[in-house]
Amino acid sequence: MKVDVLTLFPAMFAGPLDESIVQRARKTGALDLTIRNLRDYTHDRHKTVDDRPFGGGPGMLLKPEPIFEAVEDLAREKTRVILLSPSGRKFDQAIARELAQQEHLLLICGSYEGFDERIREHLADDELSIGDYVLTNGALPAMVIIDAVTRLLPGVLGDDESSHEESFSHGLLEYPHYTRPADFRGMKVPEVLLSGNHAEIAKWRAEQAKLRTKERRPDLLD
Ligand SMILES: Nc1nonc1C(=O)NCc1ccc(Cl)cc1
Repeated sequence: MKVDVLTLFPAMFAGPLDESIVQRARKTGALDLTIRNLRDYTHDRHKTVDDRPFGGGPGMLLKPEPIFEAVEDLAREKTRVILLSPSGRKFDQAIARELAQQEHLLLICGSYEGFDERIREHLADDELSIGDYVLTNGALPAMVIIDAVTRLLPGVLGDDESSHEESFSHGLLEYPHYTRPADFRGMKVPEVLLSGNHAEIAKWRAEQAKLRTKERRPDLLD
């Protein structure tokens, strides 16, 4: 999968995507990621990317020209152009699976007070939010989406790593996990997990996942 990110803050991407699973996916070629500076698509001396809103109001908006020019330069026939902003549909594991099927994603990081509406109307295929809170810009949302999607690409996760995806994809929260020691300062591991009775263990885990989901995320049970 090819992913291009359009951002005003390329330096923010150094680090999280150069480690662990995403780094491995980039090395094997499963993920071809390029972080692109929106200012490279300006032509004035000040590299202007934002301007005041017509009709007044606080803050600045991302101008249409640099973004239209960047998308027209980078997009191909199968590119999915995605705006990142609090106004988007809520990103979740189902959407991560949907995006993992795409050949090319072009993520446009929102910032300031938002985008000129013509970007939404005439350029974007989708708009996603990672949650109902206001961040400084779209860099962290882009990294969250890249992380979640990359893990779903073929060959990226080893067999013993993908268990995490499966359990969450059942739409339930994880059951409790324990490892050695069996008794830590008197805090004991549930007996069933030491019993070797795999049917009982599976039953206990299913019950715990459902109980935990009911307590913390009843919405997932609807
Ligand atoms: N939450 C989020 N999910 O995706 N992106 C965000 C986010 O806060 N982006 C920064 C931002 C904040 C305000 C405006 Cl108007 C536009 C973009």
